[in-house]
Amino acid sequence: DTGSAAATPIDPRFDIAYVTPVTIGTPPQTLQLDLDTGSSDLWVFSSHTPASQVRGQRIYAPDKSTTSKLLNGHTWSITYGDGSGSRGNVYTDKFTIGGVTVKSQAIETAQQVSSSFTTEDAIDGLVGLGFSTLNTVSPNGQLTFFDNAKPNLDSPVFTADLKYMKPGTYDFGFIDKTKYTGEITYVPVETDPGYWTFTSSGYGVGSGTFSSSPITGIADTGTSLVYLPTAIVTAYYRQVQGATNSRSYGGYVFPCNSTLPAFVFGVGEAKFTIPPSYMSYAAVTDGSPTCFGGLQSSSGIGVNIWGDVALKAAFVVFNGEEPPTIGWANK
Ligand SMILES: CCCC[C@H](NC(=O)[C@H](Cc1ccccc1)NC(=O)N1CCOCC1)C(=O)N[C@@H](CC1CCCCC1)C(O)(O)C(F)(F)C(=O)NC
Repeated sequence: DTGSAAATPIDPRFDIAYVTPVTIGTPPQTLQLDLDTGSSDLWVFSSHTPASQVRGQRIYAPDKSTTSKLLNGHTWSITYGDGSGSRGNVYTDKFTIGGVTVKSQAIETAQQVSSSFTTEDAIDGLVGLGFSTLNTVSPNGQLTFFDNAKPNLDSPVFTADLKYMKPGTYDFGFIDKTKYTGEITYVPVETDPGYWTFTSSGYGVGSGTFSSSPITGIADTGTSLVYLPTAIVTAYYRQVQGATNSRSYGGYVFPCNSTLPAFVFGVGEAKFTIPPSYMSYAAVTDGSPTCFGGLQSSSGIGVNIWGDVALKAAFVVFNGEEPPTIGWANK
């Protein structure tokens, strides 16, 4: 098997998240889900989600699918880094992304979602693409779509080609040579506790010297920004006129008309440049002259996160062979 599906930004003003069309059940029900390498639960708004918590999202109705089966006595509950969360019951059903089908995928139906999910009408749920050890289904943990699909994929990989303010693609089972330039640099992945954790070889601010120092963090398609150690973040914003670490806005902000340096990060011997346009994430509120940075401090999180701001500067291969590795290429 191989497959390919669009990853479309949910907001035309800034890349807060990307959604991908999937089909569930028989006849197929189409939902727009956020493929998230930072978690391992596949959950959806459903006919079991209270109407008061659904605001425009598409829902999965297992009772309308002839191939759905309740996974008796199984429940799930998840809380994300931004404080959002959801919980509910579990079915199995036919699940397809970009032409790759898993005949019996655990579909976690929401009985409760937090307010930020209710207000985000463009996201109908998540497809966790982290390692299955992170799955929250109890009493028996379930496998991710990738783990279920892997044995039937031509190659046990998926790739992310996210783009700045336009649709990119997720490919399953193959590496599309037209999507990158030069060589792919592969580095080891630490699978404990279940994220795609790898170690970057260092960073540079603009045309400044490159600092070769290991930065261990997770490659996370479900996180909008890049979160790195405070020392790196202060070194970056020291080069930005009028930048301050705002308590009220919860991070580094600067005048939107400031000149921003690029941010360079290393993977092995390779270098990746996040352009200034990605580093100015968004105005703090529509029309404000104050902009929020695409690079923020990880000190409050406990893990460094290479989110979409970094991922869209590269072509990334999530290699599910044993042992797993992650590959980065310029594009
Ligand atoms: C600060 C540390 C990480 C925060 C990260 N969230 C984010 O990055 C959210 C994503 C979002 C998308 C759409 C609407 C609303 C929020 N964005 C966000 O906090 N911001 C605030 C800063 O400006 C940029 C947008 C996160 O929890 N990512 C989850 C997956 C998201 C959960 C919320 C819905 C969208 C997916 C994750 O799975 O990637 C995780 F690894 F971080 C995680 O929590 N794993 C358990």
